[in-house]
Amino acid sequence: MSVCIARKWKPSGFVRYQSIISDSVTSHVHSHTIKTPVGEQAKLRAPRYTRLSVDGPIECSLHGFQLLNSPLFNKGSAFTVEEREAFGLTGLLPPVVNTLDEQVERAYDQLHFLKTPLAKNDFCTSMRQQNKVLFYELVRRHIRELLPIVYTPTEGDAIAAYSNRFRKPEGCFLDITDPDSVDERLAAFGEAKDIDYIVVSDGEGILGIGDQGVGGVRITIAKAALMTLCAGVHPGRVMSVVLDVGTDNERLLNDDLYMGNRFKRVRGEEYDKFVDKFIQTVKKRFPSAVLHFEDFGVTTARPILERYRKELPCFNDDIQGTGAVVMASMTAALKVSQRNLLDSQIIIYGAGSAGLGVADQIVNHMVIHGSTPEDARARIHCMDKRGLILDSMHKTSTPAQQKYADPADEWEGVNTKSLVEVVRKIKPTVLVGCSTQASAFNEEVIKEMYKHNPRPIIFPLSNPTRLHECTPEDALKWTDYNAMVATGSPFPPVHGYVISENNNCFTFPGIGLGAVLSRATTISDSMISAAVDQLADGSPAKKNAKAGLLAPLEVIDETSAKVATAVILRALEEGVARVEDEESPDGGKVTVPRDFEECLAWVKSQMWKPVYRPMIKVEHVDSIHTHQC
Ligand SMILES: NC(=O)C1=CN([C@@H]2O[C@H](COP(=O)(O)OP(=O)(O)OC[C@H]3O[C@@H](n4cnc5c(N)ncnc54)[C@H](O)[C@@H]3O)[C@@H](O)[C@H]2O)C=CC1
Ligand SMILES: CC(=O)C(=O)O
Ligand SMILES: [Mg+2]
Repeated sequence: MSVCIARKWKPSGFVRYQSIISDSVTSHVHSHTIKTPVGEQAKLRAPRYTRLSVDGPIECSLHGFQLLNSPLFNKGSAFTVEEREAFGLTGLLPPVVNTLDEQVERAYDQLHFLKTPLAKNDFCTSMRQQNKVLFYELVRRHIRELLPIVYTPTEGDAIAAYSNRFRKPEGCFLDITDPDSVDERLAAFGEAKDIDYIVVSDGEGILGIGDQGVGGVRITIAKAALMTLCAGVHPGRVMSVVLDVGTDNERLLNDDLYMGNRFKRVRGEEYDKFVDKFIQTVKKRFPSAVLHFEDFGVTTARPILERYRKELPCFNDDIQGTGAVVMASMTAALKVSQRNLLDSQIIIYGAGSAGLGVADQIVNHMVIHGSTPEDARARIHCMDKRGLILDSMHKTSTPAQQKYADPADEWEGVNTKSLVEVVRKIKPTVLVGCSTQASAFNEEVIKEMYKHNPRPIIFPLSNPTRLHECTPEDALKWTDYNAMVATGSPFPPVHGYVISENNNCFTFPGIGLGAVLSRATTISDSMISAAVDQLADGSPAKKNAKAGLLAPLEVIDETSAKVATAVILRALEEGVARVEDEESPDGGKVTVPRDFEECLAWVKSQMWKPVYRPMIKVEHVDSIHTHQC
């Protein structure tokens, strides 16, 4: 690839390249066009469909310190000699020009001097704020070690300490006391063409550690970062938003340094109106963006999803993302144990957002495989802090819980508050924990389950690690190593058994990327089911029962690309994809390949990669991102 710099620039020698969907997508982040030598025209013009990212040079109008302080464009010591001259950097950098490899090696060495996970999290955060390419390449190369640092469990600790450790703001802060400013606040992040994906949280149900108020902004930043890391969505085209509606967390309310609204959570009509204001503004300002709901509270997560899922392409990660990953690993485990999904008996321990999302996904899947919804629901038994959900509890259960209520008259004389008693009666084949109750799956419970099932499927999903319902080691030990276990946070292998991380990071990036690339009008249940089948199909357990139920983290970008492909193909089949309807500026139409492998290649060609691209100096670029960085 030739490097083009300002001094050699000849306007007549360059062509304009535009995408068909948004005139900003081809230009990476910052301008309408990429100018490239005529000889490279063919390369940049093909393929002619929506692209989130392309190869080739990047235009940039930033100079000197401004450029070094812009994380999307900064290369630090990797700026070439020509770029240093063109961008006024010569005196601002030591003379040696490093490669990205050298920078990654240096950063990784520095990371090793840091003693605690939180200190490493700070280091990574700071790197993301300085140099996105270096951050994503560092984490990509060391993903098994660094994902727990930049995501759960360490990110949970960073969120809990948000106001005390605050250094630099990131994300968009929307304030319930000032609803009229929602558009103005979102406007700082660009216009219609600039944003593909938005993660939003109100901070009430963060990563198993509950209400974290305004600190919840960090989960939206972490999930948005995973969209780039795992699914190649351009880091300049994702957005993180927190809805600051107050907090019920007394520790925060009493902390002088707390940075959010210092009042109890606003609920009811005023809250609903504020959420609606946000959604309607997003629809107008970023009409092609996909919206990802994260870590809302148990009483709001589902109603918000149900209210808006027909209005715009959106999904709730805790409900649907978790449901999908659990269904995929359950499918893989059922294959290993040669059991039929429709014969399963399932206990969901913790019937909140995640637990009921898992239950709904299992029902969807059972129905697709020939069950009636009633039969499917009768195979799922949900417990919450009141014990087993019974139909006699209809006044105190949510409608979503009531769908799974067991008949009270069948449970007379049984202590339905006791998990072991419930296990004794149900004889479950699958036990899922989303309760935040550490050690709830104790020896008595697991051994009771094992008595009735030679290959029990046990998924302790609660985060962070200290809240897991059991450790994989115990579950395996108590079942003579016959249990099939996958967990919510990372665990090392146990006696050669790989423990897959049953985390929604295996599904939401692919679902999100698929929805973005297909320009879906909605994210249907069937698109989520397509994601489940694809993820299950990639399970290493199909060949080796010890190898883990999900594909390894090291290939999560490949996994997400395949999940996205399945989602896109299903969206096209269902007629909810807009990608083929839109015209390019030159009047052409996009045709997405219907063959899986060809579609996969199309998806991969659009995924952003952490590599340095040559930079071209221009006088002016027409984009908000230049200022945002
Ligand atoms: N592995 C993954 O991908 C995911 C894991 N999670 C984890 O799942 C857990 C729950 O998350 P959400 O569903 O969002 O929270 P939530 O607050 O919506 O639900 C928690 C549920 O646990 C129940 N519960 C509390 N104490 C209980 C007890 N003693 N016995 C039985 N049930 C009890 C509550 O009644 C509630 O129904 C968290 O630890 C979260 O980090 C959540 C989403 C994804
Ligand atoms: C993983 C995740 O989304 C959660 O624990 O809330
Ligand atoms: Mg979550």
